[in-house]
Amino acid sequence: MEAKIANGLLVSPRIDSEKIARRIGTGGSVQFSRRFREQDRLQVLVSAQLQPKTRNSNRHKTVSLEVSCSYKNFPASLLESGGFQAPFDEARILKNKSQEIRPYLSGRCIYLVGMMGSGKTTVGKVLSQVLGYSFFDSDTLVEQDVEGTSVAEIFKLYGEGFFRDKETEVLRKLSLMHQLVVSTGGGAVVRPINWKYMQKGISVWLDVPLEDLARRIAAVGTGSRPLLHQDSGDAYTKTLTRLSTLMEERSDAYANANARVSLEDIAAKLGHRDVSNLTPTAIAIEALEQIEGFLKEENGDFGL
Ligand SMILES: Nc1ncnc2c1ncn2[C@@H]1O[C@H](COP(=O)(O)OP(=O)(O)OP(=O)(O)O)[C@@H](O)[C@H]1O
Ligand SMILES: O=C(O)C1=C[C@@H](O)[C@@H](O)[C@H](O)C1
Repeated sequence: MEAKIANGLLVSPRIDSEKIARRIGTGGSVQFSRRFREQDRLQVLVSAQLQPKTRNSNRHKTVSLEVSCSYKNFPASLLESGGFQAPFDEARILKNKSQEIRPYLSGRCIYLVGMMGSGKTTVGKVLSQVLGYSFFDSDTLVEQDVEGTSVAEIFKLYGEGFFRDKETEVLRKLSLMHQLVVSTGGGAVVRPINWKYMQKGISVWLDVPLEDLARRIAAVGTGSRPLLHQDSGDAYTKTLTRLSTLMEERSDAYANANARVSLEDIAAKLGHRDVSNLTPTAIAIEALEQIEGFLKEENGDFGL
């Protein structure tokens, strides 16, 4: 039997129905619990209802099982939030962490870098909110600068070089400001001049497995992403191939960032089997932890 728990964690409690039968005879119910990973207080409760034997079921007794799961005393029903709502504990951890490190940021901007679809906008908004910073998306600022023309149209009408110049100009202007979280364009890392501007703040690389990026991007379509767009063929496979090529060209550039947030590392820490159920809040917490690590390295341990 496999029970699906909020956040995609899977447990497989093994149940010895014979033992249940011996204890409760031919009817009634029994409850028992297993504790997984004690420190996380993940609890699985299994209630078993034995059906009395019928003429047709003389070899097997029927056991109907109800499984309920809780995590840190929150029932699974609450945790299965749908969308991106953070479980209460995550929100509290995020708030505490942001309050801890905010004074040490000294108002410096946070630049999120990473491949298309890596969640820079989604996570950036969470970070800006909790830090009380303003949020900007550099692609949106370029679009506004070209009279509301979309990035895809800018590529088509004026070419990539024109877009890159605009992007650099946007980053230059942002570098004069404070208390911003900036979601940068996926290719902003390739121009060294852009790093000169981003180094005024703290840069954070959202490192997401390419398969997950391809899945996310294929789900919404490639229309708004000119470097990935294709008119035909399997969207997932084509996107993955293209992302792999771009990643080969860019991985060293992304690694220039002051801090790296690896979704695979977060999933491993939280005991998730893959990264697809990590909430933006969990990712934002890791971003703040990595920023904290960078600040400590930069200034020596500041007593946290
Ligand atoms: N943690 C997450 N888990 C699953 N899907 C996510 C997660 N974060 C973002 N997404 C989804 O991935 C897609 C891309 O997210 P988002 O726009 O935040 O990325 P981005 O890095 O800003 O992309 P781009 O640079 O292409 O604008 C969106 O559809 C978003 O809902
Ligand atoms: O990875 C890239 O090169 C790009 C990413 C997007 O954010 C946009 O900046 C544009 O589509 C180019």
